[in-house]
Amino acid sequence: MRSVKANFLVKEYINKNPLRVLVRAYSDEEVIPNSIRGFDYIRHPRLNKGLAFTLEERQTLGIHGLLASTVRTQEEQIAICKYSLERYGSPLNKHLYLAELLDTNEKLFYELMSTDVEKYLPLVYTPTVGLVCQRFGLVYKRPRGLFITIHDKGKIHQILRNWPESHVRAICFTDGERILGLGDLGAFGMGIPIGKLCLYTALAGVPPAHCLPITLDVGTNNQSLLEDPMYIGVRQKRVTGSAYDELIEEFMVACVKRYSQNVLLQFEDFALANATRLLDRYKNAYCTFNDDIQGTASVVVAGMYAACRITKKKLKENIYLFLGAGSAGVGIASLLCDAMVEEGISMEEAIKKVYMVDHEGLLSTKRQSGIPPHAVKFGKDMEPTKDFASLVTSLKPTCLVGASTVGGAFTPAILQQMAKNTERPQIFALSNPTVKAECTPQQAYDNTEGRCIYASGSPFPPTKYGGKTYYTGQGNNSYVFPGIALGVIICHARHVPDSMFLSAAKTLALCVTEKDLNLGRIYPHLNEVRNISNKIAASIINRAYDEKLAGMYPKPKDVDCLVQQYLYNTKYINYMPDCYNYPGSDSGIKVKTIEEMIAKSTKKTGSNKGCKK
Ligand SMILES: NC(=O)C1=CN([C@@H]2O[C@H](COP(=O)(O)OP(=O)(O)OC[C@H]3O[C@@H](n4cnc5c(N)ncnc54)[C@H](OP(=O)(O)O)[C@@H]3O)[C@@H](O)[C@H]2O)C=CC1
Ligand SMILES: CC(=O)C(=O)O
Ligand SMILES: [Mg+2]
Repeated sequence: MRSVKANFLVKEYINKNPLRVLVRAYSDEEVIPNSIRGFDYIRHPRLNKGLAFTLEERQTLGIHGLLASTVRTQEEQIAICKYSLERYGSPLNKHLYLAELLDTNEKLFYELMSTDVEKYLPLVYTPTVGLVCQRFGLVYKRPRGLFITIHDKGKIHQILRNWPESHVRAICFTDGERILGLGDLGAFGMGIPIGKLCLYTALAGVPPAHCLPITLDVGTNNQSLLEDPMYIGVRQKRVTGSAYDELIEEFMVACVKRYSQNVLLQFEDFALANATRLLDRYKNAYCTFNDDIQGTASVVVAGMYAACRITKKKLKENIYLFLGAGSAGVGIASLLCDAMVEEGISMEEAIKKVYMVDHEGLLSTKRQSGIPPHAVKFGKDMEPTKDFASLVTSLKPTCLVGASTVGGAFTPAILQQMAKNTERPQIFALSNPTVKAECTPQQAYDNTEGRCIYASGSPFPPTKYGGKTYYTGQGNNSYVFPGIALGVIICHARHVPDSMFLSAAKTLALCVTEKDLNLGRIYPHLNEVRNISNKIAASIINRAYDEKLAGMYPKPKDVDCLVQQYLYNTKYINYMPDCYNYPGSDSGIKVKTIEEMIAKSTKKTGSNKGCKK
């Protein structure tokens, strides 16, 4: 317990130092407003430490008595969180537990995530986030981002001022029209920018205070949502045309006005009709990118580079057939062609190696429906066909890419044909969430005699084939967009050109080890993603300087060090200067290990049956 001398020193400190002096001493992202007092330290998720406030802190901050007397370490709290989380059965309930943790104790949430990214990522991201969006009316509790509606025209800057953080460096925004492969979810799409920005912090270390999720609510064409009493968005059909474009324009201008010209604006889950069009309009005028087009391209090309080490072929020695010629498909195909050009062939030759199929069939110059403008360059002078399986036979692709939203589209017959086309067929089943995957890893291995190289957009459990267990990787843009954003934010990049996405792809591919390849994955283990994001960020910063796009001069001598200095720290802030922290201010109950602590506690409180939600 605390000594008399310690008590005296704390009192003396408080007398000499008004609270506002005490609380100002933290890093930029952790500046605490002077208005914060007493109970606010517990109420504010950014400041709260739960039972980890020391006795001195409790007395100094005016929260003594508001907490039970025990003082816990963050490590102990993590163990309790893990234990509590395990008791929830369904992924949605686990998600709700985690969301509540984030709403009450931010550092504890991110520290928990960092202990096992592979385990917790599916709960805050795909596939669970798809379910969260579908049930967003039930899940929605407190503001975790801004809703800007079509009726807010002329007031967007004012609305941005209502967001309580003034140092926002990155905004992820959607209009909710193409949420994963689930279609138009309108304002329920808010789960996506929240989830994506959560990954900025969890996977790359961008401070949460620098991130702002936004939904542009322009209505929805999803009739069942319009009739759903739980729907929380504007109940009208989507606004399109000039009214829509004017909203986007005002939004882009307002973001820059509010948060500076270097604020990063990430387009997410826009429908095809708007995605490429808006990216083309804004990419050279703002610091912006479209994750579904460019981030996806980067991660898939990284996987293709890694696959080259297995096939012993170059990218240009493959034939690629895409099911889905939308944002993701055409984004991947375009970056892939850039990568093949780097291998020494012309763009014309590269494009010849890529065949694409959409709802209307092969992108053929002869088809009646024409080719959508964003995909014209991939049109082939061939007879039109809607028969995807016959193309797998006639074109003999060595790599199949699925970004179609059609679950199960890669049938056993198609996969068996791929096994005939080449020794090591590459199968990318990228559509999300899990039910939309074009095939499962089990189907892919079963129908290719275990010879395929497989990646999916959503995670799958390990797969057994022929006595071997495969740990397939996740071809998901989450491997790259957090690191790219980190680099862009740190060097104040003016734009985010395609070349940065190719740099990120190469950096990611280099992180794939021989062990990964042997286990059946062309991506690194997810628990490595924090380090990988740092490497990607460094590559982005270097490229920004090479291309004279960085907004911070002179170029730092040590880019890796610059990245490290920026990163969010998931460990608790020590609110007391070191000299006022005393040993022995804990509960006095000495427990050897965390597991022992939980075992003791459960023994006393009995079984936990019936506690599951
Ligand atoms: N793994 C990852 O990191 C990522 C995965 N994705 C996933 O990829 C999927 C597609 O996303 P995105 O490209 O943005 O969506 P888009 O809506 O832009 O494109 C979908 C494409 O699929 C085509 N398509 C739809 N149905 C069929 C069909 N029955 N047969 C053939 N083609 C069809 C569409 O054709 P048409 O236009 O003619 O209707 C369109 O070309 C989603 O499920 C998304 O979750 C997206 C981004 C990243
Ligand atoms: C992963 C992603 O961005 C998508 O499925 O839309
Ligand atoms: Mg997306």
